[in-house]
Amino acid sequence: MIGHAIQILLRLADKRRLTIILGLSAFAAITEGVGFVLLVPLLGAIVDTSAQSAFSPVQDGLAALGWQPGLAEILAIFAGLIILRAAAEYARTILSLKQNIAIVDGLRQRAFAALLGADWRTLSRMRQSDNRALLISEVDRSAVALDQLAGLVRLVIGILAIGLAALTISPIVALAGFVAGGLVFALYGSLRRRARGLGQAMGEKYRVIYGRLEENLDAARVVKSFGKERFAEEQMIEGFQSLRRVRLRFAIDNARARGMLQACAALLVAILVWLAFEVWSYPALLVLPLVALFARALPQLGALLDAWQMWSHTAPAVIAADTLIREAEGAAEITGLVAAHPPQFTREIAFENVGLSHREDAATLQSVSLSISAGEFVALVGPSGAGKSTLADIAGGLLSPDQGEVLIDGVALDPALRQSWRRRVAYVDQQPILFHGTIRENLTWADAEASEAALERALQQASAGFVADLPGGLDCHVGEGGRQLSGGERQRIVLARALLRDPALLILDEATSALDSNADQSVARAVADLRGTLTILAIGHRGALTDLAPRKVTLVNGRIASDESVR
Ligand SMILES: Nc1ncnc2c1ncn2[C@@H]1O[C@H](COP(=O)(O)OP(=O)(O)OP(=O)(O)O)[C@@H](O)[C@H]1O
Repeated sequence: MIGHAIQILLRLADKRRLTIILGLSAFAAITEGVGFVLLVPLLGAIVDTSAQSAFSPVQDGLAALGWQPGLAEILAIFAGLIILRAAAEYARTILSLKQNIAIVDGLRQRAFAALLGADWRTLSRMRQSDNRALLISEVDRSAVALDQLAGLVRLVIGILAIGLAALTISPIVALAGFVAGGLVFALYGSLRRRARGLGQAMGEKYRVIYGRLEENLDAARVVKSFGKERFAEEQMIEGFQSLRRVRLRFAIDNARARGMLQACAALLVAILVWLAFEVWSYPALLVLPLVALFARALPQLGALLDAWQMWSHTAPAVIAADTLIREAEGAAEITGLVAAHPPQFTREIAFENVGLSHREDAATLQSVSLSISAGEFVALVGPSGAGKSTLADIAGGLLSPDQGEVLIDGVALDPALRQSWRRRVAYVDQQPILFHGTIRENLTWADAEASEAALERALQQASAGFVADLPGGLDCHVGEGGRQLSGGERQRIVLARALLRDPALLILDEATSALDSNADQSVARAVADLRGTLTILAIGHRGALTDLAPRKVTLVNGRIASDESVR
């Protein structure tokens, strides 16, 4: 799983930038290692213990080169190394940050695009609060995972450079240090596995919390009117508590690991110093740089274990985000060329033996054959669950039938045509969805180029004259989701927005069922007045809208039960 997460991140990374980052990390680590190695000649230059230098390959190497640096030379090299290291660290930090931002933004954008690009059947089955949790918290956790992975690589390079420096000073002590470090790392295996499991659990907890948060906030009116505030609160508390338990368990594991490492480290340094002085009779000239190296390496090892644990904990988020993207991209509807021009629809839209099943065990629509002429106003009625909305989704090009076909002016609505056909269809459903902003912004969302006259005309066609009396008129803010307007007002603005697209087919799916009879009548009259200018398919059980339609098609159990012209 960890390898899979690394593959995903590598796929998203800019390879050139990544190579430069790794090069800079290696350069910074090497300069640090060289600095430590230089401690030996530095101490030699300070205390002049050349007689003891035979122990160290550093002194041997310098002697072989015939270079005996003085104190000033060594200090100048030290200062130069520190400056170079600082410059490399600076460049690496900036580049890493840019890389991280690009990967995380890319992940979020790709997930968002993949979701919106997925076919309607897949998208409508997904739980959108899960998708939101993934897009927000899991992608944020992926950013943490990426930071940890970058830190891991940097720390490994740093520790290797320190190890190399130790090898140069004293191979035997360095090897002993490597073996001890490897043992500590192996001891952490079970903690890392646990961290991974907790990371997965955390993603699931976040999804539950997001789901409950959204459901309860969206349904705030129902929650309050049912007096279920306390129940909702308890649900949330329970969700947060279970998330807290996971986080706490991870923090406890982390603290335990850190404590264990400190104890192991103290023991290790004590044993190595004792061995160096007492068993191998090393001079202080070598032991002091080695102690300095260990003092530097141990916190690095601690940070490495921390980063590894944190990476194991957050890597599942990378996989979860990638899985969502793959699932959505796998259901992408752009499989071939999208037709540049939508069908004209000057004669008729015909359904020929159309069948569709949402579930394997039951057919939603069966052998539906129906023809609607351009300019007709048809009501599609029938009991709940009869398949009316499904048929409307097929007519609007959102769903493709499992059997049969849809023809527009005799041309089959294939995948290439379906998407361009959608540009000629406008939907208005039971939930009038308005965006946070002004009425003008909501209308021009449908057509950014719409002139003032076009906006006025659409409002008038939708019987939305009330807009002129609102403070600011078209520039009146509608509030979140249009809450500052009544249901009927919202619905008329949504209708105006739909008309602004100049659709060939207007689908009204229970568009007035949430309105009182006055608002219902007013919207229905506005729609009836549109007769002849476009084709209207109005779905409903009852109400003025379906009553005004001159033709009524009744759907029962996914089949057409009757098709009658009323007048
Ligand atoms: N995305 C979906 N996944 C699974 N089943 C679905 C989906 N959409 C609809 N269905 C099922 O298909 C059947 C027909 O649903 P549809 O919404 O088309 O009926 P309807 O006639 O519009 O109902 P209503 O009048 O209650 O809105 C129902 O049994 C419904 O549960």
